[in-house]
Amino acid sequence: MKAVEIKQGVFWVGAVDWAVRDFHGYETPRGTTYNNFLIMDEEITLIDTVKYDFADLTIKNIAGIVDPARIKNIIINHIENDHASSLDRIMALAPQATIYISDKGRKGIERFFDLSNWNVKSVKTGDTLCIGARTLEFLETPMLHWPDSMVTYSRHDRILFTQDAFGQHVASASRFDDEFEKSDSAAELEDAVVDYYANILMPFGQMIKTKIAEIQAKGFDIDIIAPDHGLIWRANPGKVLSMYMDMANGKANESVAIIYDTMWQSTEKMAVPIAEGIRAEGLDCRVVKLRATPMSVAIKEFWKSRGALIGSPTLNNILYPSVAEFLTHLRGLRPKNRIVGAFGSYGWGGGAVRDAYEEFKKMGLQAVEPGFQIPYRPSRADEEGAFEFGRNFARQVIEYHKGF
Ligand SMILES: Cc1cc2nc3c(=O)[nH]c(=O)nc-3n(C[C@H](O)[C@H](O)[C@H](O)COP(=O)(O)O)c2cc1C
Repeated sequence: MKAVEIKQGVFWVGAVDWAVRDFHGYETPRGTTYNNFLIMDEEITLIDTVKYDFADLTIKNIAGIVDPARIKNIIINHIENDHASSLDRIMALAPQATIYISDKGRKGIERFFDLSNWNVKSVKTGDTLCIGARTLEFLETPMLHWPDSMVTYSRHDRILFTQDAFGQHVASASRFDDEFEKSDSAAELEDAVVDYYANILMPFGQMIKTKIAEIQAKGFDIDIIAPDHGLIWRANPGKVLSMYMDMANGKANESVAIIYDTMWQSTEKMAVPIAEGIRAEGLDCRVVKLRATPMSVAIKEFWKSRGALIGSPTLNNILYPSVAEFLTHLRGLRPKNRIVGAFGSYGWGGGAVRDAYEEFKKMGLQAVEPGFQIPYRPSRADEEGAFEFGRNFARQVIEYHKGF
């Protein structure tokens, strides 16, 4: 897609990746974009680059506006491969440019590129760069979501360039939130924000709150939030800020996600009366079979609900592998403010439900015990037991939810 002026003199010069479906293991059913931005001021300034195989596209977009050799400054807000890996291609065209990057970012890109012939300047929170009419200000945001991460603010344009924060994996012909809400829907955009937050930012809620407070304390007036993926927030940047604050503060639906897998359908047959029991208490219930669902979608469904029930058969004394994988993935995301339980079918000694509770303990999640397990196929009586298990779990979710 061609460059788009997002505010006078500030251009989106990124690339749309329509085809990517597996983004470092994260399912991207709509693809994604790699956003980077060119500021046409006395000193022409590029903010971020794009994934290496899209370098030609961003160079073409830049060249449609100005000779890339005239780029004076390159700001790297985040060194992850999808934003910094075409830096060498840009530097080949603008070898005199100076790169502005956080100290940790500098140490990181040394692992990717030979910096000996490049001008590289480390910047920290509060540092500014005057590029003509504009003075850009840097704010480090370590662990949002890498140690090197920072954001750049242009007071002149009232634009906050936020690298991965507030982004979404959405490939679209639309560049802005309002355009996308028209061409697609507000609900789809919100879902993409939740999906991104759940899979990338879930561990960093506390830091998100601190950094949003810092942005407010600095008095950054914001007309536009320009992230490095997906739609640019120009109609309603406050919306994504408040969505982030809500999620960081533990907001979730008063509902339950049943996330399970099965070899011979016994655990699945348990899931149905459990879901009915949850419904009988008036809670919505989402049922997710792991091998039929991409991991990132299962994580998102977990995150959306206040409660989650994990179902697993026992295989060789332990959790079924897809369930173990899900729980390992979830543990890395350090979930909070969720209540959980486990169920499953076994043949002889069992072990899966026990292991699920071990995982819950490692994550520090509140768990409803005991779990519900039955040998082989559920009988009629077991189905009634499963229904009651679901009902009881829903009651506990309702109680727990009152704390939010
Ligand atoms: C290869 C294999 C290994 C199993 N290992 C165990 C085991 O170690 N302990 C146990 O209690 N059950 C074991 N089972 C039995 C299953 O847990 C049992 O068949 C259960 O009902 C399967 O639930 P599902 O229908 O939801 O897959 C094993 C089953 C298979 C196929």
